[in-house]
Amino acid sequence: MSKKKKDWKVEKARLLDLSLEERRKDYRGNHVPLEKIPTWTRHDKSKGKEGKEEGEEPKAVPVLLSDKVSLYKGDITILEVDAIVNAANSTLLGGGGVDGCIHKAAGPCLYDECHTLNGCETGRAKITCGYDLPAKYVIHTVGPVARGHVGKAQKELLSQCYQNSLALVKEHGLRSVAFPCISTGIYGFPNEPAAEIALETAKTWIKKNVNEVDRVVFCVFLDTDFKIYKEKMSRFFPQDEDVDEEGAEAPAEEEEEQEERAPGDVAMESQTDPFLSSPQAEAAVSVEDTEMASQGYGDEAMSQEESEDKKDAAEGETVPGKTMKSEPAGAAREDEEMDCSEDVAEERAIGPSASEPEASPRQTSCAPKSDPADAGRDVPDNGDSQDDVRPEKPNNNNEDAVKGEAPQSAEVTPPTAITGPAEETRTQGGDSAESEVIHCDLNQSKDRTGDLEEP
Ligand SMILES: NC(=O)c1ccc[n+]([C@H]2O[C@H](COP(=O)([O-])OP(=O)(O)OC[C@H]3O[C@@H](n4cnc5c(N)ncnc54)[C@H](O)[C@@H]3O)[C@@H](O)[C@H]2O)c1
Repeated sequence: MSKKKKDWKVEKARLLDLSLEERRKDYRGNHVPLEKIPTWTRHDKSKGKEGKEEGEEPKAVPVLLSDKVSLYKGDITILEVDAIVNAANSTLLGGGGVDGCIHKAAGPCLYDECHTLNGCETGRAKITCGYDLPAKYVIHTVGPVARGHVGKAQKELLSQCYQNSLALVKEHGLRSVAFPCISTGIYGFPNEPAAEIALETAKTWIKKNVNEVDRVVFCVFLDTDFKIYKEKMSRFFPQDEDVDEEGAEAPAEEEEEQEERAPGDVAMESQTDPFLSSPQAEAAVSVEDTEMASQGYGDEAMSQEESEDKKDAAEGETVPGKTMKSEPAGAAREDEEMDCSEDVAEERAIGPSASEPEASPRQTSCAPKSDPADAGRDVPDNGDSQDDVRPEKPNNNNEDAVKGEAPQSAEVTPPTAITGPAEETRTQGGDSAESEVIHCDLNQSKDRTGDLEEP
């Protein structure tokens, strides 16, 4: 007998009403609780030994920026944080890469709720319930497509993805969020400049909202990104930089000037999403595609998506000034287009590691169809896999975003995060811990390491 399909609204209300202990009973697989993801701070052991003068008032421990961030390498779908960010496409109806994994791990209710959001424009963010994920929420954002050309507009739009996602974290009173490397997979944003934008945007936001968030986790998946982030994290989040209160957020009244937003939609100036506005997109999806999409992403629909993506990229859909109804702030002119070296290195999905946690990892059913390391694997030149789909254009009747308490984690899995550059790392509990790397059998995604030449 087939399982009765849940109503996403009923399921969302039920989940939001559960305590963390109750939610954990529903988890389908492994999870990593936040307290097992060490912060980037490198506690200098000597600090703990400073003697206190007799009667001396205990010094207030300054809040370090590096206490607010973590670097984690592995599958974002098992992180038990308040929200994970999805690198989605403009339909918000699933696809491949991290988008495909999140949808498959969250279950069909995620697709059903996304279907009511009426898509999402590049640079913007929308929030849904996390459903079967350990994360309470999913924040969906659409990064810029940057295959081969990255201009000021793409860089600004990528920054807006992080800004708008963090704005939703604040708006919904969430305390922890995990970001994948947005746009660096099939959308082709070079890994290194993307990391700069991610870290810079997050740092600026945290300094202005120091009391609004406890942790921002940068969740990398590829070795290349891990190396890039590990090198940059110490520069952006040095272990001796206090959070500077002077950078506090603008007074509330200034925020009132911002445009009225649809619930769960944090809008900023950004390009009109070519997919939502192009007639081809309207025709792009049949009901049959929708059925396949909700069942698990049909290949023919993906080839439609792929041809759409390729067409967008070819026609410069993301090139500033050509297709946008509203130019994003600081949109680059045509002549500011910068080529980035397409030094594309194919990275394998992170295979099983010796330190794999005891429990069988979450069945994300994202196992690659074939091992990318196999000789002669036909990988499309832009990294498109055959999983992305653009099912039917969604309708628009979502009342509001989700609200509620974040879950707590019940079982504890070995720490799998990467901590600061210290040889010996410390968990939040203070004892040293080997940082381990979990494996995730997921779609490999192309990895670009091109650099942007400044004009
Ligand atoms: N990569 C693919 O094979 C593929 C195919 C079709 C669509 N998509 C997706 O790609 C478009 C967005 O492009 P994008 O470059 O922003 O996203 P992306 O292609 O998913 O890549 C973003 C980053 O996420 C990484 N990643 C993949 N799986 C996981 C995971 N489980 N946990 C953490 N990180 C992970 C991936 O290695 C890359 O660094 C959307 O259409 C979306 O549906 C991806």
